[in-house]
Amino acid sequence: MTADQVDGQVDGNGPEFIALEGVEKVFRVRRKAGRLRRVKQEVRAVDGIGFRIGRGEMVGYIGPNGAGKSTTIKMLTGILVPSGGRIRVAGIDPSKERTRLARRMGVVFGQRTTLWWDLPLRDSYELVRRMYRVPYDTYRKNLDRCVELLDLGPLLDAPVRQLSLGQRMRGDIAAALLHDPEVLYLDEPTIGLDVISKARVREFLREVNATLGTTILLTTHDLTDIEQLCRRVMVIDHGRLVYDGALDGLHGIGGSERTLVVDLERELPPIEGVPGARTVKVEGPRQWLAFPATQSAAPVVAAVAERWPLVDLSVREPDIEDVIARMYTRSAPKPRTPEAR
Ligand SMILES: Nc1ncnc2c1ncn2[C@@H]1O[C@H](COP(=O)(O)OP(=O)(O)OP(=O)(O)O)[C@@H](O)[C@H]1O
Repeated sequence: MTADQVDGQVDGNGPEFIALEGVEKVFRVRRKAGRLRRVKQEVRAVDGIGFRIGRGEMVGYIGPNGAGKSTTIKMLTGILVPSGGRIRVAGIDPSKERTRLARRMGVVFGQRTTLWWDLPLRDSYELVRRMYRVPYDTYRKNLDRCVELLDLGPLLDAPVRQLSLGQRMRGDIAAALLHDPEVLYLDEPTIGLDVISKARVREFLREVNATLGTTILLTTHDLTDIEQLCRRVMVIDHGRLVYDGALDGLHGIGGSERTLVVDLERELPPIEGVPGARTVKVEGPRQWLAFPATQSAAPVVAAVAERWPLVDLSVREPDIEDVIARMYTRSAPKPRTPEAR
């Protein structure tokens, strides 16, 4: 896609809502070199990223610490200006028209609240309403929905500083949605939350995406968020996009394995000679055989059943955490900091 196409096609009315082309962000920092010397260095936080997100999509954006996720989100919201490349959100260049775009987007940073610390939640929302000039009916409708689905009723009169992390996060998500944004960016929305709060937040996001068609881009370190919410996942590592596709597709490129667990009639030596599979664990009569996730289990099962006294079997899918971990290790680190000048 050329730059002109990014400009021309992504006007926010068509199916394409977000478009990035060759986007870069280089930070210039001073680092200590010895006791007194300081040298200038470049940190290439985002290194030529391109993707498109359609209106109404919910996409996961994952990667190890320092990969460039937050920097990408900050560029999408206009907080940071890219060092190179092009970004269009609803046809708008975020860093040039941040205020115009602000009316169409909501942002939640899990590590930071946008609410007023000393004000009751209710007053914070009223301020948001005034800031965005949200018509009263729209505000009421959105607030009622959030209060109901996020169970905020008992919290509305409490000052934000008194809320637990989970309560505050639910409060923040509601604040980001009061002005009917078309796109919602969430940076670690479930970080530090307990299991119940996580489930509630996920259920709410699913509901907002499904019923309002809000486009959602979500960064997280909790892969259950992605498994439960996103059909599409983008993986960033060292500032580069290393995967963009279905969650299931990660198994193929991650070189992951499925496991055939077999119960034999009795304790036997490790199973050998099954094409495409290897025994990875033996515990009494139970044995575990690993085989590539991209292959069918049928020939492995048939080969075992033919030669060993099989009582029972099951197939375990690869653990997505393992797949991602393997992927991060495989993408070799590239030099990020050019020669000090
Ligand atoms: N303002 C800044 N000045 C200098 N370097 C920065 C700045 N912001 C980010 N970086 C660097 O850019 C790189 C990418 O950081 P970023 O916060 O985007 O990563 P991330 O994927 O969000 O990581 P995490 O999962 O830990 O939040 C890191 O090396 C980080 O130290």
